[in-house]
Amino acid sequence: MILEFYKYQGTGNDFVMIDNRQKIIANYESQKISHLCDRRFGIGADGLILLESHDTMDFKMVYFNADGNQSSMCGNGGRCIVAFARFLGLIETQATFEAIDGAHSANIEGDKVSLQMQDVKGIETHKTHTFLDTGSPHHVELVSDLNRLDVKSRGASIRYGAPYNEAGTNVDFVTKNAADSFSVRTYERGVEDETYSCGTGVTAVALAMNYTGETDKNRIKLLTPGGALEVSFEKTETGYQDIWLIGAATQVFKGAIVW
Ligand SMILES: N[C@H](CCC[C@H](N)C(=O)O)C(=O)O
Repeated sequence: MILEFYKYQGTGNDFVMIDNRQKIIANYESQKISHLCDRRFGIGADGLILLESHDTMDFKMVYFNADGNQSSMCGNGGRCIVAFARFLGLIETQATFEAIDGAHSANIEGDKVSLQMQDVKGIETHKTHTFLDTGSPHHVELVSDLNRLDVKSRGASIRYGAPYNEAGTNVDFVTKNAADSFSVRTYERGVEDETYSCGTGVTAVALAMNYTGETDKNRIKLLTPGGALEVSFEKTETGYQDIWLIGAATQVFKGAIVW
């Protein structure tokens, strides 16, 4: 069967995007999905996203990491699927959709998408790092030599090491530029490599920097190898709410491939 797909990227985090409202992809075969994400034998992407119908919301998002397995929430993928939904004429400037971590609201103007993330509680502070879940788990660590860091090897040893082990975590390395600006490089679980940016990752960094007192701002710019993102939030007694991930999401090309 020939499968029509679109390629999207959100600050360099790239995805194969498929309109699956007719259930063309009926069962989610992880080996075939990881093949589509392979950068040599397939289309190449950090993940694959299916847009499916939903009874009460504009659509449903089903996300797979490049390893072909369904995973936790993808923030950049959430921004890209909103741009895709507008391209398909499903929405105009506002959207509500269901993802693996629940319902999300979003706004889109031009190529800029603002995605509301789930509230965050249960932030763990440790001597060397902060651990929190922003829809996906993140180990956030301040470093001094961000540009020279071997993110793949340092990230993998944290991701596979105790206490995360096989289930793992994403790993975000951070340096502070100013009270409202941090640079971030991320090792992504399920891609098992550095990605150019990670939406739940920069969200985790913004909240962790506020929670540990590195900043008292509640609107923060995050600079990643794939471009700049913004995160805004409101601190509560027990964590954070009204969390928004803001940045560009772009359609790169359309294609067709044997499925
Ligand atoms: N790799 C993540 C999911 C995708 C997160 C990332 N692409 C984002 O933009 O949030 C995980 O398995 O926890």
